[in-house]
Amino acid sequence: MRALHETARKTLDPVRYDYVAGGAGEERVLADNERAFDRYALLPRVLRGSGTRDTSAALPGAPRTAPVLVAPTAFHRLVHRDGERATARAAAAEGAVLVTGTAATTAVRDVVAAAREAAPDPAVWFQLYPHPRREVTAALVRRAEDAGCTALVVTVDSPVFGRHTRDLRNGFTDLPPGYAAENMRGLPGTGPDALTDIPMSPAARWPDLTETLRGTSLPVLLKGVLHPDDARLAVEHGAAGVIVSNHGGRQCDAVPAALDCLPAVAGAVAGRVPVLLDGGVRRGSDVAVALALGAAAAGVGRPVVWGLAAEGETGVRRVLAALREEYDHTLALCGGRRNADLTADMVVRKGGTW
Ligand SMILES: Cc1cc2nc3c(=O)[nH]c(=O)nc-3n(C[C@H](O)[C@H](O)[C@H](O)COP(=O)(O)O)c2cc1C
Ligand SMILES: CCCCCCC(=O)C(=O)O
Repeated sequence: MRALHETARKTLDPVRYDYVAGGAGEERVLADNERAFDRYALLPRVLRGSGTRDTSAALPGAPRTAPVLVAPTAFHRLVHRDGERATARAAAAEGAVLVTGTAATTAVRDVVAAAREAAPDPAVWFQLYPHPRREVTAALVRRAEDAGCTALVVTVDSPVFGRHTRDLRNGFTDLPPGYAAENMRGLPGTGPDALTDIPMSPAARWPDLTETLRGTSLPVLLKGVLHPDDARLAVEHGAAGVIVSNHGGRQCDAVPAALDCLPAVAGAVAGRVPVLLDGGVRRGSDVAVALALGAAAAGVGRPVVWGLAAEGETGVRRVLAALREEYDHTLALCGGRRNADLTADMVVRKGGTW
């Protein structure tokens, strides 16, 4: 996986590379997301018969899926000409949920169609940036439903854009000519080919979530939850899942590592809905730590984009396959046969006692 990142770094235009690699502020949270995994160690159990393993996870709209999913990342055509279509085919072929998003450079119907080229029944979720104009949000939700998405992911950690230091330095504020957020074409209030901006919604409150939930029959997960009380509120408002995430260190540069927030969120949710995590997941043992600490699945953002940039569909497949195989191997080494066999007592702080 390091090799794919290195190839992507060498081949991508530096401004595009920085857009993907960078984070907010001094990039402290970005660095801490990965470092957090180094603070934990796995404490295997023995003689438990880990011979035949089943690593599938049950998630909303994805009853039997890999425990590693593709987190939503914007603008895939910026790094590879095949863009989100290649990512979709790769995720479907590897049996992983793909979260495509509002800011994709390929329309959601074309993303789902590409996924169906690789697998008959792929799970594609749609990440929604709720728009301040309700009718625009409703139209985006309808597009996702019509395309065949099986869940919605509402990103709630972005009342305003994060200040991405590298983008500000590079003057990267707009997509280059020839690229567009295709889901934003022909929305209410514009002509059929016109593009609507993606502003954030700083005024959004919990009742807006209720309205989104009422407007769809799809399960809705909330992405960007760090506080256990917000996780409780999410469940009380009817969310079908909670994604512990700090947006890969791209929003507030003073929050904890995503992994460090996971145990409290999992405790607050108490098994009522699945809890997922993204941020800093780079190897199969990271997936194992996340699952042991209460996640039902772990998301990866940048590694998938590096795979796409380096080798297109093949590169994304290599990233997902490596994570799956490493995770399966780690599960076996920890004496587990199923994901649920990884429990919180099997994770310790490095250098500490238990
Ligand atoms: C280039 C890039 C674009 C992203 N775009 C979105 C987005 O459009 N919507 C969203 O909810 N999260 C977005 N994210 C955040 C990811 O979904 C995810 O939370 C993060 O990348 C996980 O951290 P990781 O990159 O360390 O795996 C983006 C992240 C990156 C790196
Ligand atoms: C104007 C489009 C907004 C895209 C935001 C993408 C994103 O979330 C990121 O972190 O970058």
